[in-house]
Amino acid sequence: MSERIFITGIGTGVGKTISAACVTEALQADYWKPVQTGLLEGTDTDTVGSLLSNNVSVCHPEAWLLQAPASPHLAARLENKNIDIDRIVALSKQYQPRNRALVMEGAGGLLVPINETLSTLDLILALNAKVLVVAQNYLGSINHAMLTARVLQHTGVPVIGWVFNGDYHTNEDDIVRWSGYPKVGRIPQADPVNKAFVQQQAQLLSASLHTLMA
Ligand SMILES: Nc1ncnc2c1ncn2[C@@H]1O[C@H](COP(=O)(O)OP(=O)(O)OP(=O)(O)O)[C@@H](O)[C@H]1O
Ligand SMILES: C[C@H](N)[C@H](N)CCCCCC(=O)O
Ligand SMILES: [Mg+2]
Repeated sequence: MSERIFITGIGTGVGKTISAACVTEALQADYWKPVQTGLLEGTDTDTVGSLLSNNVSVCHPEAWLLQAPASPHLAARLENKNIDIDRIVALSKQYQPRNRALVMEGAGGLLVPINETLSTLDLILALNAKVLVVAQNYLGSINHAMLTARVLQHTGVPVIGWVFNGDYHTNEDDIVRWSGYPKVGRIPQADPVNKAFVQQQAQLLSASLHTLMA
């Protein structure tokens, strides 16, 4: 399946990268982080690449690598650069495998500005991608998840479902019920996060991913 999947989250630091690694491994997809901000602690692309075991997936190079650990629009402004959505869309077509999925990861959450006028949501629409939303489990995640869900519903973006991150929390059930989006699965707290963990989670996610993307 040459699906285009965009992984967003209910915020930053919620587990998009670890989820992207598990989904990429489950689908033997390619991975791409079009815009990486903050380089001091390494990149999401390097993290995903270090967590994959299959010999099919390709991690494509970022279109923008920006120094500041900030929103893409701000990190680009600080370097006098402009992030061009048309270039991202063109590259996505170049990177899209013919018979496998392309998993793309955003920076932060759904309404993070990509440049001075367009948001991550505008990028998702331009990419014509289906969305997976990562929701970390914490007190307060219902509100953050529902804000994201309402915007996605309002704009009609096709949503595959939720990937919950962390040990089980009843918020998962409320978020599924109130949003109407299905649960793809949950990635438990890992110690450590390594290839074996990602392989195990990929196997657990695989069936529901294939069912919900059919
Ligand atoms: N289930 C988990 N088990 C253990 N560590 C986790 C888990 N989920 C996330 N982490 C850790 O929490 C930190 C943030 O997770 P991650 O980088 O996946 O967030 P993110 O949503 O991709 O952030 P960004 O918006 O910067 O891309 C990382 O150090 C990651 O290893
Ligand atoms: C620096 C780190 N890589 C994050 N992906 C950047 C997240 C930007 C969030 C912007 C915001 O919502 O305030
Ligand atoms: Mg990330």
